[in-house]
Amino acid sequence: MLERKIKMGKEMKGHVLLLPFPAQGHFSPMLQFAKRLASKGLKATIAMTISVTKSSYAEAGGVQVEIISENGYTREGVHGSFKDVGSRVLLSIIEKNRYSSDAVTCIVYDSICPWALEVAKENGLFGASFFSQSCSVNYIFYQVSRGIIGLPVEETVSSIPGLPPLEISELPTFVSDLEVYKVALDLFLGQFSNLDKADSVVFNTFDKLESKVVKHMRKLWNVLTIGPAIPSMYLDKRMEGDKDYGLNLFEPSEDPYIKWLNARETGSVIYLSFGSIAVYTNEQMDEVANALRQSNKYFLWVVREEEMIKLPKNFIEETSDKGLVVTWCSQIEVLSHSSIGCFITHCGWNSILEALSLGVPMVTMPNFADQTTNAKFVADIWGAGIWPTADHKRIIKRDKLEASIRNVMEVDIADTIKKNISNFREMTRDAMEIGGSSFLNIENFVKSLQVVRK
Ligand SMILES: O=c1ccn([C@@H]2O[C@H](COP(=O)(O)OP(=O)(O)O[C@H]3O[C@H](CO)[C@@H](O)[C@H](O)[C@H]3O)[C@@H](O)[C@H]2O)c(=O)[nH]1
Repeated sequence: MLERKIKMGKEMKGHVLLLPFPAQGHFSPMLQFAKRLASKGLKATIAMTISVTKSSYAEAGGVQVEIISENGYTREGVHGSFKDVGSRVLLSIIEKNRYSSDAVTCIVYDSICPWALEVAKENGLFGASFFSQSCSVNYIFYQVSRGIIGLPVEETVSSIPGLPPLEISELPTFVSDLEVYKVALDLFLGQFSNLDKADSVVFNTFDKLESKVVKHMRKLWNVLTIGPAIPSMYLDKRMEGDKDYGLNLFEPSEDPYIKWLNARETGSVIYLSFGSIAVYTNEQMDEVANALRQSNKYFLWVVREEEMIKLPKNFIEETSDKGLVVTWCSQIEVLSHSSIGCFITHCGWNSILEALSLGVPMVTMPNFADQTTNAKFVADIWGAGIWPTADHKRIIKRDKLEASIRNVMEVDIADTIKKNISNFREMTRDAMEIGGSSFLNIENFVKSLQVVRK
């Protein structure tokens, strides 16, 4: 191990090198964290693949961007090529700055790339693992990784400290469906292979949201909850320039879908998005389309280009007086729009945090990965939405979906959900406010980097 002493003058708080896993849901929260660090006087460099690079991200919010070549990463090669290329890129950035005033002092890496911690430690740097999914989900993975929960799981799991009893269908699918998700399970169990060596373990969540499980995890690692990692503008309407709140580049959008929303009444529109990866069957997409028709409500539906083919024939034309289908939108801007009354979501963790932060009730349609467990929390633990029952083929039928939409938007149950969700909205603000739990954890993270290290 290379021994080196990094001395930082008052003006230099350190240089954090961040390595997100190349997928939208992993990259976005880490970029927000990077912006918060940059706003606190740290130099922040994010190393990312071209596949998640959009022009709007470049140099965003004072964060320097280093590109990892696309050739170095294929989804199939997560274990191989991304590790090799990623390690080389990290090293080259460390070397480039080694003897300058911008010497890298810390690596923040996506928790599913534990090899990056080895790079940090071999170079005498502070290493922080960044988890882009909830504490609850990761505590389940931890229990599996240590053999505390044996696989295959054959009955309801009631023994995890800090978590409610979870039926098999409520566990992450990587744990419940071993045949399909073997590679993914290994990746997520691998998060804990060297975690004991990490200086900080950072989660995109906030204390009050997962208080019980966070308490248990703090017995194991230096857990810092720093979320929700969304632009500050959407949390508290504070504008750019307030340094303590991180940077945001908010400008009211002129996009056609925002203009379309502007013409709709408060709480009248259903927003649907299934994130950047989830793939539903043709049958499920058909059921969703028909639920929308039956509900006769306004809707804005994000359908990724490659999924468009699954929409019923002529659906877009036939519903054009009620709905708008787009291939991508600024979700956070949409969720913060007053016209949105319901979010039909695949339950990606970022989508959940965004909906809670912006106070939008959810109808959950989990697809895979952590989404099933997230749906359980939304519906049964937080009371922030409804998880419609699926049939024996795991399809949520149109009638059930329509009923859930009405329950969330119209009838009595909606009042309870709206009250709960509005409490969460307050809680997210409290967490990120000066003195709030996430605010203080970010401060502590920054302070810990200023300790002179040998
Ligand atoms: O039209 C869209 C659709 C999505 N988003 C944004 O893209 C992100 C999507 O993230 P998430 O909701 O977490 O979904 P995925 O992209 O599916 O995320 C993957 O990564 C997450 C974090 O690890 C996991 O929780 C998910 O299960 C996994 O599918 C969010 O910030 C959305 O606001 C947009 O801006 N516009």
